Amino acid sequence: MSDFLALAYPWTKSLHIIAVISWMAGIFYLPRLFVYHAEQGQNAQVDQLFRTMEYRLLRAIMNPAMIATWIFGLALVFTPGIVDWSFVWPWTKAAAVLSMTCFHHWLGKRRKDFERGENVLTGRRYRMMNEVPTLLMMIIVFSVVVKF
Ligand code: HEM
Repeated sequence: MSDFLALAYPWTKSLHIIAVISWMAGIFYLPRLFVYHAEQGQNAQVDQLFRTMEYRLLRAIMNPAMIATWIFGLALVFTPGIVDWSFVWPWTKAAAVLSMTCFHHWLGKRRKDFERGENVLTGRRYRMMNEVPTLLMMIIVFSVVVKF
């Protein structure tokens, strides 16, 4: 198994990065949809359009992309010689990736609030929450590239 993972390493890493790009695209866009939904969603037709867009973005893109990121990311963790847990970077990356996953689930819960017509957060609040994945992404990229 370790031989196979070592051989597949460039492919696994490429697939990991492709999945990450798709996941991040959704994780940055969904809170923006929530901003406009919270501010313009009083009109029934507009409300329905946002619900459909949010549902499709989460189900068709973000959920599969997050699962693929985890699968290929864990395959990289088990590839021999890639992660040395005596360094700091694997720990900062793990903490940021777990936080990103929690943020994803928080977005899923807010989508259900909109679905039920029970959203209580303002557009300004969603704008502020949009900074969370930006910060986490910076921690992750510095961790995997600088490898401190
Ligand atoms: C979901 C769980 C994740 C796990 C288990 C994981 C694990 C890993 C591992 C072990 C590597 C290999 C590092 C190397 O080759 O030296 C890697 C590479 C990488 N990861 Fe992740 N990762 C995850 C999520 C993410 C996320 C969310 C992002 C971006 C926001 C990300 C961005 C990257 C990038 C850009 C690389 C390539 C770095 C390089 O050039 O070597 N990863 N990941």
